Amino acid sequence: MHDGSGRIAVQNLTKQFGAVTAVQNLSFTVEPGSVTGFLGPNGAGKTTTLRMLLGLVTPTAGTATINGRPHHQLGNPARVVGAVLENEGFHPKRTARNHLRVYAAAIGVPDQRVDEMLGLVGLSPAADRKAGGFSLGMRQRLALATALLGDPQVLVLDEPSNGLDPEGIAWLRSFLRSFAQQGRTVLVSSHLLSEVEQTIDQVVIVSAGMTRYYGPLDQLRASQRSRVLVQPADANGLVTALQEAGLHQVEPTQDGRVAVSGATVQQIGDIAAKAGIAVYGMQEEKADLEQLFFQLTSPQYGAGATAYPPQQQPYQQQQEWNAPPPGYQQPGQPPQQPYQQTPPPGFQQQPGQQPGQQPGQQQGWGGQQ
Ligand SMILES: Nc1ncnc2c1ncn2[C@@H]1O[C@H](COP(=O)(O)OP(=O)(O)OP(=O)(O)O)[C@@H](O)[C@H]1O
Repeated sequence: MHDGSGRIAVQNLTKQFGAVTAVQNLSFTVEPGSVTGFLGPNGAGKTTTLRMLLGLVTPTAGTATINGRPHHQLGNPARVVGAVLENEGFHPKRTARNHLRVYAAAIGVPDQRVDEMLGLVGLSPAADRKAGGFSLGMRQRLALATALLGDPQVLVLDEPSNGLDPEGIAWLRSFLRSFAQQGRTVLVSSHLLSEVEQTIDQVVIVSAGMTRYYGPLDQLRASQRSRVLVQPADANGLVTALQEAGLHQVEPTQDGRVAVSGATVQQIGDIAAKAGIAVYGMQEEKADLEQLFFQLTSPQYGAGATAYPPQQQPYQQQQEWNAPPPGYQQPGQPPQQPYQQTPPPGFQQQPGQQPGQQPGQQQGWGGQQ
């Protein structure tokens, strides 16, 4: 039997498709009570990993377990883990309600739960429409309703925001958070950090099938270092004055400015004034999380790659002042900072929440697409 912990554990997981190594020695843990983002660029190996976790693809090496067991040993898996995968297939001639009824019967869940789940995901008005005519967003909702039928402890979602309208995305966000606050486990994949940033508290970043970082999102945020760009009358003089004042992360830039890390605008201004060096301007810069994400995943593309969105700074320009965060994993090395083994804050069941009650049942997705 499984251990009932709600923990997902991926250990040294590898999947080889012929000459293609989709996943390479991947290791991470997802604890209950949290929403964990599984992030990486296209082709990073996210879907393959999730499919191995769900018993749909056989690993070449390593293990992927839920509650300490591989998927095929979970007994009634729909009661343990619900999943929404990409390109979910529905019988096109079957109505949403009938689709759910067939599935409910297969897993031994009463029909009443079908209508509850349709209401939960905002599909009640479309319950008797055929799934073949559904929009992408409606299919995502139907897939989520299917995943939730068995009242699972663990939810695994592959790019669930695809096709959802802004209202649907906001609803999904609050649903996942309240689901996790009940002490359940959520693993959600995305290729866009910005898409899940407000939802997740833990993050696993992969590229080229390998873990680049895993740990709390707050820790990743805290690792972002800001720098101040100073425009002085005498750049060499300012560098010397700053170094004499004990600042060591000081570098002249090619355009005659001085880049300073580890000091405030006020400290730099005071040191310049004391040294009698005129300062014509100062600009504080902070790398955003998205840039850090590109930096962490850039090994998949190599130097000079075109995979960055045009508005992003290339990795090389960021690298000089944006050191890898504490959980950064060098390719081929084990993670520096393993995922915390203790449940994070918010693990407790919400006050007034009945065991087994679905979070946010009164809520809906609002307008239909
Ligand atoms: N059945 C398969 N046969 C051969 N190669 C595969 C198969 N499934 C995946 N791959 C390859 O494995 C690599 C990882 O693919 P995967 O779909 O897991 O990435 P992903 O991170 O989910 O990407 P995306 O964000 O685009 O969905 C890719 O190079 C892909 O072409």
